[in-house]
This record gives sequence, C-alpha cells and structure tokens, in this order.
Amino acid sequence: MMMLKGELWSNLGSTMAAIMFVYAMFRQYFPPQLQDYIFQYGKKLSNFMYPYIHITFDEFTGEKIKKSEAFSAIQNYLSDKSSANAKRLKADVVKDSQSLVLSMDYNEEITDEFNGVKLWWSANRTTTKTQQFSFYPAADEKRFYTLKFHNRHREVITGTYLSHVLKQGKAIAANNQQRKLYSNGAGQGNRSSTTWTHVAFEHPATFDTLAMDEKKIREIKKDLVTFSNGKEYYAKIGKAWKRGYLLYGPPGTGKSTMVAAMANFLNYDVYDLELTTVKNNVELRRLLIETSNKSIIVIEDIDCSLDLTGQREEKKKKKKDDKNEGGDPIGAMSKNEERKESEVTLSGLLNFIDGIWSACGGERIIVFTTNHVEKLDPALIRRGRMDKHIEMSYCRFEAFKVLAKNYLDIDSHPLFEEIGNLLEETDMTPADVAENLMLTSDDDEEGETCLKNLIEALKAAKGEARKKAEDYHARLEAEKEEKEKEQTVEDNVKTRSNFSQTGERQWNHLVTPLSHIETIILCKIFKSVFKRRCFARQRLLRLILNYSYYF
Ligand SMILES: Nc1ncnc2c1ncn2[C@@H]1O[C@H](COP(=O)(O)OP(=O)(O)OP(=O)(O)O)[C@@H](O)[C@H]1O
Ligand SMILES: [Mg+2]
Repeated sequence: MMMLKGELWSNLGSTMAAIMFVYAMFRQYFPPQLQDYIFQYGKKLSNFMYPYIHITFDEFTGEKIKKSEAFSAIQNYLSDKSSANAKRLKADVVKDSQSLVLSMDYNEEITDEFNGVKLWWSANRTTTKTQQFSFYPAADEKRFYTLKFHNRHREVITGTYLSHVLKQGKAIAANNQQRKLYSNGAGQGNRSSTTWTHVAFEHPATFDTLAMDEKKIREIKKDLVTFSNGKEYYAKIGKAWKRGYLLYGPPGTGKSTMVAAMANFLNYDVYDLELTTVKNNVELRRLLIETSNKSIIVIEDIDCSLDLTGQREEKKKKKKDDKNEGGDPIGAMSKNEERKESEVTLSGLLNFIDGIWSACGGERIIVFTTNHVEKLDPALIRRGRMDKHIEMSYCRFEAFKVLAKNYLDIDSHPLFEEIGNLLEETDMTPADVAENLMLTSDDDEEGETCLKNLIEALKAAKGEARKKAEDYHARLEAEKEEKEKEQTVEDNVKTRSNFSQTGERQWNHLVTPLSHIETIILCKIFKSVFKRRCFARQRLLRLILNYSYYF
C-alpha cells in the first residue's frame, strides 16, 4: 500500500514536470496568434467538458462597507429550502422566540428546482490567514453563496429565477421578522473596532401603554406614519429619508420607553449607539452605514455620551497642554490613553446625522435622549437635524389615567379627584407613579390600596417639595442679606478711599462705625451742652457727625 502511494506521488510529480515543460515550449515557440486560437478552442473544450456556470453572492458590497440585500434575501430563501434538503443545518430563533429557522451550514450544498431547471446553491466562507492565534472569529472572514447551473439555462436563471429568489427571500424575511436590538460593543480579540451585535427586540411598550397627553401621542403617531410613507415625498424634495427626534425631560419620564413604543409602532429595528465606545468619526460613519433600513438609531443621554458642548474649547486646551507636557512623559502617556477612548467630535456627529453619508440607505429615525436639553450645542438640535423636539414631562392627571388603566385596570375611582389635584401641584415622574401602582397580590382591594399609597407618596412628595422650596427661599434671602451687607461695607470702603485720594479732610475717625467710647464721650459733651439725655439724641449726634463727613 505504502509502495503504491509512493509510486503515485512520483508519477504525479513527473507528469506535472512534463506539463510544465510542454507549456514552456508552447509559450516560446508558438506564435501569439496561434496561442490565442489554441486557448479559444481549449476553453470551448473545457466548457464542453464542464458546462456549469458559477455566480457568487458576497455578504458585503462596496469594499466590505454595506451588507448586500441580495445576500440577506438569498439567506432567507435558502433557509426555507435547506431545512428539507441540507444535511448540516444551523438553527436560529425568530419571531417572538417562538419558532426556529434552519439554514444550511457552511460548505454545504443544496439543490433547487425552478421550472424544471435544476441548480445548486452552496454556502461558503473564506478567511484571510493571520499570524495571530485567536479564539474569536477572524475579522476578515468573507462569506458568500455560490449558485451553480448549466450553461444552457443561463437565460432562465439570470432572468426570472434570481428575481424570484429575491422576492421570495424578502417575503420570508417580512414573515419571520424578529425585530432586533443592536448595540455597538467594544471590539473583541483581534477586532479592534466596535461592531454591531444584536439580540431579539422584545420590549412590550406601545403608545397605548405610554402615559402621556393623548393629543401629544396622536401627533407623534401621525408624524411617524407620514415619515414611513414618505419615500416619494423625501425623494421629491431632495432630502435623505430620515427624521430626527429629540426626547428631553427629567429621569423617569419615559424617554427610553417612548423609543421602544416608536419601534413597536413602526416595526423597526433599534440600534442603540453607545458613542463613548466609538473610537473616532470614521468608525462612527462605518457603524451608520452598517445599519439597516427601517431602523431607529438611538443615542441615549447625549449630553453624557460626549462632551459636545465643550469639545471645541477642550481641544484648544489639549493643544496647550501638549505643549506644556514636555517634561512628564508618563503623565502624557496616560492622558493619551484617555484621549484614545473616543475622538468622536461634534462635527463628526453632525455629519452622521445629516451629512452626505446620512443618505446611505433610507427610512431611518435618529433619536437623541437627554435630561439636560440646555446643555446641548444648538447646532446639534436645530430643526432639520432634530426635526421634532418632544418634551417628556412629569405625570399629570391624563398620564395617570393611562397608568391606572394599565397597572390596575381602573378607569375611574372616587380617589381619582384627589390624585388629580395632588398631581397638578406635585412634580412626580411617571416612573414613580407607576412604582406606586404596581400590584403585589391578587387581592381585589389591592387596587384601592395602591391608589391610597400613591396619595400618601404624593402628599409626602408635596411636603418635601414645599420644605425644599422654603429652604431654597430662606437660602436666597440669607444670600441676599449677606450680599447687601457686603455691598454696604464695600461702599463705605470706596467712599473713604475716594476721600483720602482727593486729599479732603480726614473725618474717618468720626464716621460710622463710631467706637463705643467715642460715642459715650460725644454724648457726654452733647448732654452737657444741651442738658438733655436720651438715645434719640445720641442717634441725632451720630447723624450730624455722619453728615459732617460729606463736607
Ligand atoms: N410615560 C411613561 N409611560 C409609561 N411608563 C413610564 C413612563 N415613564 C416612565 N415609565 C416607567 O418608568 C420606567 C423608567 O422609564 P424610562 O426608562 O423610559 O425613563 P427615562 O426617561 O428614559 O429615564 P432616564 O432619563 O433615566 O433614562 C419604565 O420602565 C416605565 O415602566
Ligand atoms: Mg432612558
């Protein structure tokens, strides 16, 4: 057996050497025209021997920038076919985690038939070899599908079959669609840049469960519907098909809940963009391009994510620091490391929102949430960038009624009036109201207990707010008095120094405050002169003395 193998290899070697030799002779001695002629016939012969055509569908288009829609459609189409055909399958959970979708594994081939034509699909991947050893998947893995069919069916395949596959794939996707919540995590292993990872998006919030003024909700819904149906309109006015929302308000007023309600209303995916993990503007742009259509890109707490307001000044400061840093290499290194964290700038973010690149893809909603709208750079939130500003405010009676319906299944109750009055006087967030309305048992009386608890909490909050307000006013008064005192002393010092500067008579020892002994002596003199004693006269003397100061 070993002998046979050895012989086989030596025969193969000598055959290869002979072929190379013949090929070299052929290139050297045959004229180029004859070579072309022979190649042409060679190709025909090979076509005759192997008459199959291969079409490759890569996962990414445009230098790995954007995920190919064809790839996704084929993936869906084949997942449907492969569950019956392929031997090695991958499983994925979709649609409310209720069903499993099977798709063929890599290096697996399945057959398909279309109008009596047989064809073969295979899933492949190639990896560019790196020297580094890593447990994580390689960053430059290339995935693609290959379609193989006979040359004589070229027309049918490239014409009708492929469009049939795309259409079917999209229909299957719409049917199976489990919406996803993407987040940009830090790169793993040899992936130094951040990438989108996703989980199923299963937030139950809807506009019906959102405690907010009904009129406001109707307006937002209308705005969203107009946007999602506005493909032609946006094309007509020459604007990228996207819309920006700014949600602002105190913590616990439902900004994040509103994002979830929007996604559920429009059936969009959500991309939760964490700006602090994005290294620079280039990476930000890449992340944006990778987002799919029909999605909401949300940047929570935008004022905390990035020092957008002070960034420009800070840069100038950093430059100054760099110049001064010369003598401290360790300090400089640690500062550099800090800086490496995120170099995303305001202009990078603006470009992300409405620059040239923002038009890659369409039907995207960008949402910023913040607790401090006043801290944001006006350039960031101007109309056109953030088209709609929505204030999420404290819970009032309208919003409370929604919460009472959702949490307790109560439409009306005698305690509602008191609660309504208290809510008008007290600022309590929907989150706090909701917390008080959470049922803790199945008891029928529990609903009323919750309402009573809420009244107690509101009264306590009201008392606290009043105390805070009183403290605040007292503090203000104290500060005001303090300031007035300081002002008087300052004025006196100023006037004295003015007199001393102009060389006027120095009456300073006579002006307020007169020392106790001075006052007594003067009073005595005054008494002996006028033979009368009373405090009023003492004051009069003081007044005269003060008055004389000015002359
Ligand atoms: N308007 C609301 N309608 C219904 N539930 C609400 C509302 N506001 C807050 N809640 C409840 O309070 C919780 C916190 O709300 P949410 O996270 O949306 O607040 P937020 O405004 O995003 O706060 P933060 O500014 O701290 O991020 C939610 O889980 C939700 O149950
Ligand atoms: Mg939030």
